[in-house]
Amino acid sequence: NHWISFSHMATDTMQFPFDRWVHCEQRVIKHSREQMNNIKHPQGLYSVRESICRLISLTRGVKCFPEQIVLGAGTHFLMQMFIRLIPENSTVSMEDPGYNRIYTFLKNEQVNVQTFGLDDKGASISDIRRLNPNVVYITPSHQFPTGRLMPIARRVQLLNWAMESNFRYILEDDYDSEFKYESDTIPALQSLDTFEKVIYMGCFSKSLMPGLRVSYMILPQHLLYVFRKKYADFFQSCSVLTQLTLQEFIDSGEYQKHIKRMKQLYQERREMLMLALETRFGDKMKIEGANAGLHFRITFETERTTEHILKRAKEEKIELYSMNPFYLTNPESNQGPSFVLGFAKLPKEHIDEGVNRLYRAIYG
Ligand SMILES: Cc1ncc(COP(=O)(O)O)c(/C=N/[C@@H](CCC(=O)O)COc2ccccc2)c1O
Repeated sequence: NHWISFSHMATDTMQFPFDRWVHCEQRVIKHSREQMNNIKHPQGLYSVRESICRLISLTRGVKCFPEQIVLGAGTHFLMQMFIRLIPENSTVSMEDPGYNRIYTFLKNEQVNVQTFGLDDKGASISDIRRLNPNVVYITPSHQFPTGRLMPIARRVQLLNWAMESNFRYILEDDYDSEFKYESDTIPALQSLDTFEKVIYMGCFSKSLMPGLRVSYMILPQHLLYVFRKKYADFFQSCSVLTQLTLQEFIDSGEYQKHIKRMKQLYQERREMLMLALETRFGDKMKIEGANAGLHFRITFETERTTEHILKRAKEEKIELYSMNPFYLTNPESNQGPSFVLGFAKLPKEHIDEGVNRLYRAIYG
């Protein structure tokens, strides 16, 4: 019988409106084929950046000009460019548990990277003060991987910390912010920034598809100046055809239509999954970070080890990811086995069966 996926690393590509996307692409080919020779702008095509600017000011309260946006084929790529805008020996600190791929990436780039802990409000300010880094990299709107939401008060505290010294930056990675379920959207940290301290990073991986490889960062004016000097002869890494098709998809209203439809679909799956888990596991499990995004964290009360559960999950044919890879320096020992549970690739009709298999994998 078939596999059931709790992967947090995927969107439901069966639901993507490829017919609408191709329609946009055909319009681009019809009206803008000459642009296919235009690879000169290091930040991406201006008209595309204008559309993204309008979109995120509407959806995330982000304040910026198209001139400040830099497109790139993935968050890693943009992070690499950002690191080269600040002095060599800068120190970067990030969340633990956190996004291990960026942690490993920064280490391999010989960046001096440290980690700070989280409390229930997200990044721990006291940890950050102790480390005294130049750059703080955070995911405040749906902390990766715990899903925590950083309240406004903590955001203000963080901004105040950044303003205390002129060589401090906050990298706000807002990667999972399109889908909010309980609270309505908290505006981006960047929208509170008045001292050019926040570099906002976003992507279309969750809202559209990871395979599109279109992400962006918004540079404060003084860093934009450095960027333009350093990358004057640089070619943009995102394909021009993808850029222009994305612009058409946004400008035609297809993007907002898609988000509205996916939000309903994901909201339904999320609610059904949480109810099924509640019914099956009762107080043997604890869920956190479910107020937004396409995954939440779940911790189980059991004597079984995470490794044993992952092995049993394979036997039960469920795709399941544990929290372990995201503990960057100190594994949280005080809790039971903990997993990231994604529902973007979990059709409604598989939810009950998936939860039953999960139960067998843990207690069976
Ligand atoms: C914190 C954070 N920031 C940015 C990104 C996106 O990177 P980009 O696509 O290169 O811009 C991810 C993707 N994280 C990866 C999951 C984490 C992991 O690797 O285990 C991929 O996540 C998804 C991709 C598509 C749909 C749903 C999830 C990120 O976890």
